[in-house]
Amino acid sequence: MLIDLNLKGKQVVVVGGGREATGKVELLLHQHCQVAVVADRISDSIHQWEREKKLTCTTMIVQNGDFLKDYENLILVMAITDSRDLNRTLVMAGLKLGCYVYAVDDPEVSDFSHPSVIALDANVQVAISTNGKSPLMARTFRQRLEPILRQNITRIDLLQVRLQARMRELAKEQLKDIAERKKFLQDIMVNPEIQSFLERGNLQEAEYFACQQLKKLSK
Ligand SMILES: C[C@@]1(CC(=O)O)C2=NC(=C\c3[nH]c(c(CCC(=O)O)c3CC(=O)O)Cc3[nH]c(c(CC(=O)O)c3CCC(=O)O)/C=C3\N/C(=C\2)[C@@H](CCC(=O)O)[C@]3(C)CC(=O)O)/[C@H]1CCC(=O)O
Ligand SMILES: NC(=O)c1ccc[n+]([C@@H]2O[C@H](COP(=O)([O-])OP(=O)(O)OC[C@H]3O[C@@H](n4cnc5c(N)ncnc54)[C@H](O)[C@@H]3O)[C@@H](O)[C@H]2O)c1
Repeated sequence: MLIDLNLKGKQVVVVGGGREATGKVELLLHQHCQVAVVADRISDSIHQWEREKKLTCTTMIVQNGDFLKDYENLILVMAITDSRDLNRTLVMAGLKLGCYVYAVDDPEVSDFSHPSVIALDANVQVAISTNGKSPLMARTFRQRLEPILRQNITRIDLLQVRLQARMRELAKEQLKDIAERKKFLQDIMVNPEIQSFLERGNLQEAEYFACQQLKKLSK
């Protein structure tokens, strides 16, 4: 099952600081969570993020998962070392603490896996999974699909998503009936004036126009 994890405000510990850990840490940085990296070798990129105060690093040789107890609000343990035994030990320790767990070399014991992701912008992502059968093919599909998606989901569509997000919040406050809210959002989506504001990249004007429409309905 593909799900979108909400890690906002939570603590995540990543054990490992190599190539695989660096890729996963980069994804975590977009999740508004606290990231702690623990490893005896830590990549330059991770050190750079530490200097930018985006995460914390601890350089040490990990023998077991005892140190995990020291983290408050810990929700996720990611075991991303090149030692299969250590990854397993960390997964067991994480489970004992009631955390979600992930081992880079063991989909069987992990609570989730990573699909191949096409991020069209900060809001819209397309994920491709082969259910663990072939990561290489997931990557190949991503490379094949990315140009097609970028052709079909335009800059205007992505602006429409941002407009919809804003208007949806306001509609939830101001229109009591769900059917009425849905109709309002659909009307905005196809409204020619709004389209033309978005074509010119003018999200502010589009929002102002949509607010006027909402005002008429909520009277
Ligand atoms: C999609 C992607 C996302 C990402 O990692 O962010 C991803 N793997 C990618 C690439 C890739 N990984 C590997 C190769 C070498 C060729 C090959 O093995 O096929 C390549 C290809 C390459 O590097 O080009 C090796 C590998 N992968 C796993 C193991 C462990 C194992 O299977 O036991 C081993 C070691 C196997 C061994 O020891 O031989 C396991 C997993 N890898 C997954 C995801 C999850 C399933 C997702 C799915 O199938 O849909 C899953 C189950 C768990 C997880 O990692 O979350 C990313 C492409 C990103 C992109 O470019 O778009
Ligand atoms: N899921 C995937 O898509 C995928 C893809 C490629 C490889 N892998 C697996 O991921 C593993 C890691 O790959 P990598 O390229 O990141 O390796 P790497 O050698 O670049 O990094 C290994 C990291 O583990 C740390 N480490 C190992 N033992 C430690 C210990 N006792 N205490 C603290 N830190 C320790 C090292 O300091 C280093 O930071 C591989 O062994 C392979 O099994 C998975």
